[in-house]
Order: sequence, then structure tokens, then C-alpha cells
Amino acid sequence: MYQRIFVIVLDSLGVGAMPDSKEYGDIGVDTFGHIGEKMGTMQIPNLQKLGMANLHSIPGVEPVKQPLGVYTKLRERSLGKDTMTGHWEMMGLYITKPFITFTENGFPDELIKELEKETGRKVIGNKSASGTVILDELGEEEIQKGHLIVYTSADSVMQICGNEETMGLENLYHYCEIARKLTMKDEWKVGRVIARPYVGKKKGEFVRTSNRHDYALKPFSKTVLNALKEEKYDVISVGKIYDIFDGEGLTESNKSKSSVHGMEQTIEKARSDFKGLCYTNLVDFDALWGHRRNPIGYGQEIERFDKKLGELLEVLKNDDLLIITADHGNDPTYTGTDHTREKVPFIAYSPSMKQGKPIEEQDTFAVIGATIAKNFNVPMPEGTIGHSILEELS
Ligand SMILES: O=P(O)(O)O[C@H]1O[C@H](CO)[C@@H](O)[C@H]1O
Ligand SMILES: [Mn+2]
Ligand SMILES: [Mn+2]
Repeated sequence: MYQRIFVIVLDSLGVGAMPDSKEYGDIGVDTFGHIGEKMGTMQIPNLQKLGMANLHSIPGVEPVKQPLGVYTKLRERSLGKDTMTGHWEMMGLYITKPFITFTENGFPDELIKELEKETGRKVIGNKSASGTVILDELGEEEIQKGHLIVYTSADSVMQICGNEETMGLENLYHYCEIARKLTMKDEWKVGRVIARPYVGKKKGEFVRTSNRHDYALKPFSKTVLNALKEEKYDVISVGKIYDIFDGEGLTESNKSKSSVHGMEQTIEKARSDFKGLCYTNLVDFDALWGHRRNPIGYGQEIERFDKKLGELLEVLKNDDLLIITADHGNDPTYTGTDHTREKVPFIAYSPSMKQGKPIEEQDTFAVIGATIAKNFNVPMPEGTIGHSILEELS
């Protein structure tokens, strides 16, 4: 039995199209592969020695003869390609009804009117947009007139911008709480309301801050996280995990300022004493590079991650297990600015493993939760999916 399991989610680092990607408008997508092609070569010695280039070959990074990790690809069983669906499936939920989206026409008038009434601010935007582009377009108007920028994307999200100096963080959070209450109505039930604070006074100078806050729906039923918490294990969140599960099943939250910071927090946890799960989400891959369609920025972020991974590997103990994975794709070379329906990597490593190897591709992300449940001998909550592959990880 492993005493501690670390699951690190490289947010959006897909490894190639799913058999059904076409139904999501995603043809030939491959986040990691296309980044590799654009980079030409990547300095990722730690991922490489665990077996990342064996799992998915890319230019300039050789597969290794004796990978240290047990590796494969995981297919997503749920219907969706968003962050919540991906993470919830990892912990056992099978989502068959996709979250509602407002990508085509923005939010309905009635909802906007209620939001205006309750916040006392006029709503501007109300369309699908990239968060940085809409700030350039409407940020000045929001500051000058005291309006509220509301926008969405291909995801099930209502995002609300707020200038930290003129609107203030507390006001922005308060408006988001109002929006979350309004959107609990069935026909408006978005997966997340997201506060998007920013600083700057004029177009071209606006920068979003790390005070982003997500107001997510609670998971529809109990996940493996709840099972662990109920059996008194530590269930530690690093980064966005706490928001994604709305705190359900978690015993500790550590917000991260960046993905590098998220790794530093994870290393800190590895140096400390706990028993259970440390679940880390590194969101910069997705938010700073995937959605911004910047393959080089993405590649360099992977390189920064790899350095920190090296430090983490040094502090792992014999009875620790590390799992590296992702929640969906976001191919920075693909059209549009949204997620892509992809398989995700699965690499498991422990200093006590005799040797790494490839294993059969798995048909759900939920093998992660099921394997964790099996390791800690906690019951899988009713209705959860997934089978354990713990025996393969020794
Ligand atoms: O363009 P920005 O504001 O970064 O939005 C992105 O971030 C949202 C939440 O992850 C996604 O829905 C995507 O649209
Ligand atoms: Mn994500
Ligand atoms: Mn995203």
C-alpha cells in the first residue's frame, strides 16, 4: 500500500484525438504532439525518463530504453471536454448530460435582467469571447461607466470581469455569488461562474490577476474524494482542485499563483507528513497557453514543469506514488480558442517500482480514482465508475 498518492493534472495536456473527437468538431487534434512539432526539441529530461516520449513520440525527445514509469493513455468516457467533467470522471463520476452552454447567443435576456437588477450594474459583453480580448474591447467602458463585463466560451461558464482598483475584489466576488444563485435555475445551470479580476487602466495594459475564483456546481454525487475523507485520510488540494469539486471531499486547500508555484506547493507537501491524497491542478498550460493558441509558450511551460518535477522526484519516498495526467486537450495549433477532445497521458511512478512499462490503454479517466480507492481500501461510492489498475503499479 502506498502511504501517499500525488496526482498532478497538467491542465489540458492531451495526447491525441479520441475516437469520437469529430463529434466535438475536433479533427486531428494532438496537444502534446503539435507542441512538440512546433518546439522542434524540448528540454524535458524528467518526463522523458518516466516514459513520456515512449507514451507519445515527439520530435527531438527520444523514447528511453528503460522508462521508470508505468504509462498509457486514458480515454474519456463522459460526454464533454471541460475541466469539471475531466476531473470528476477521474474521481469516479460518469457525466452523460453535458453542462449547458451559451456559446452561440450569449445568456438569455431574462437572466441578464435579473443580474442587472441584483447587482445594480448594467451588463456589457454577453457573448462568447476570449478573456483577454474582451478586456481590451470593454475594459475601459467597465471602468468609466461602472458596467459589468459578462462573457462565456465554448465551456459551460459565466465569466465576470472586475477591475481590482475600481470595482474591488469583494464587489466582484459578491456579484459572482449573485450570478451563481441565479444560475442554479435548471435552464441556466452553467458548470461554473468565474470571477475574472484584472488590473490596469487602459486598453493594452490590462492584466488578469491570480485572484480568479471559480464558483462550481457540486459534483452530482459522491466521489472517491468523499470516500477518502470519510475514512479520515488527508485529501489535499493544490490549485484549482478545491474549486472544481466545490470543496467536496477535500480536507485542505492551497491556492496557487502559477503552475510553477503549484509545483512548489506540491513539493512542500511531499516534504511534510500526511497520509492520503495530494491532488494538484496546474492550470497555466490551459489558461495562459492553450486557450491563447501559443504552442511555444505552452512548450516552455512544460519545460518549467519538468524542472520542478525533477525536484519532486528527489523528495518522493518509497511508499509514495506519483500519477501525472490531464483533464482534456487544448491543442494550441488548432482553430478557435477552445478545448479539444483528446486522450490524456497516464504516468505512474514510485521510487519502489521495480521497472516501468507500457500498459494497455484504459477506457476511462476513472481508473485513477478506482486505483486510489483500492490502495487505501476505501469503498467506491455508489454509482461511481472505474476499475483499479493498482496491481500494474508495483
Ligand atoms: O478566455 P478565458 O477568459 O481565459 O477563458 C477560458 O477560461 C475558461 C475557464 O477555464 C474557459 O471557459 C476558457 O474560455
Ligand atoms: Mn482544464
Ligand atoms: Mn480551459
